Amino acid sequence: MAPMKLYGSTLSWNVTRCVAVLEEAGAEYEIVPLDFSKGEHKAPDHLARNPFGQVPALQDGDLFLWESRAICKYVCRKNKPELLKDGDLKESAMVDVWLEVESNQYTPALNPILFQCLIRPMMFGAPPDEKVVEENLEKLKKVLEVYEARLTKCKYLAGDYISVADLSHVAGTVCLGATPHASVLDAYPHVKAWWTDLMARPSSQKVASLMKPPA
Ligand SMILES: N[C@@H](CCC(=O)N[C@@H](CSO)C(=O)NCC(=O)O)C(=O)O
Repeated sequence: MAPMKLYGSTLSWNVTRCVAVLEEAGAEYEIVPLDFSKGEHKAPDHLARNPFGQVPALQDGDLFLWESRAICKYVCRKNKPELLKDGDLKESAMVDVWLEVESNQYTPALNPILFQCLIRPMMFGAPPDEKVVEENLEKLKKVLEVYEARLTKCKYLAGDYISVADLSHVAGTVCLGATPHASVLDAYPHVKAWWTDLMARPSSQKVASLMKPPA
């Protein structure tokens, strides 16, 4: 079977969210970059992969998927189902809860910080809007308080086992580390320990190596 193709730039943490899982699952894949400046993500051939004209998209044979978390779950089901805990009703439900928490609580607070601190300076040569950064740091801290309470009870978010829910945090949190606000985690010791554990994994190291801004 030909390797899966992940379409998108590794500067995108939605794309590298999938890389963390592809690597952890030991999947055969290749990354196919798209040039946004040429509008390749809006070209007909990419719209056929992702009708919203966004990245990532994944091609596996004649199957085309989009939405990073759906891609992550597909890769887990295909290559490493234990990352979903589908065999256990309660455990798989907790994996689903914390994947949704990442998507609907953690990342919505983190994204504006990353946009202001990384994208605006790099893509637009503009300084961060510190008001937006501060507002979202406060939102992120509220989310991290819940994470700290959870990770005081168990080693990983869904339980005492790593899952796609943990891995879905890697790309964005790697990017947080590249902003002046990486220390926000320091006030949450169990979150910090969880993140240190995640970052020690070869899959996370691969994400970090791919996301290093061009010298
Ligand atoms: N919910 C989706 C978000 C994809 C997305 O916003 N992709 C961005 C690049 S990454 O920030 C994108 O493709 N932007 C171009 C556009 O929206 O036109 C997912 O998780 O895959």
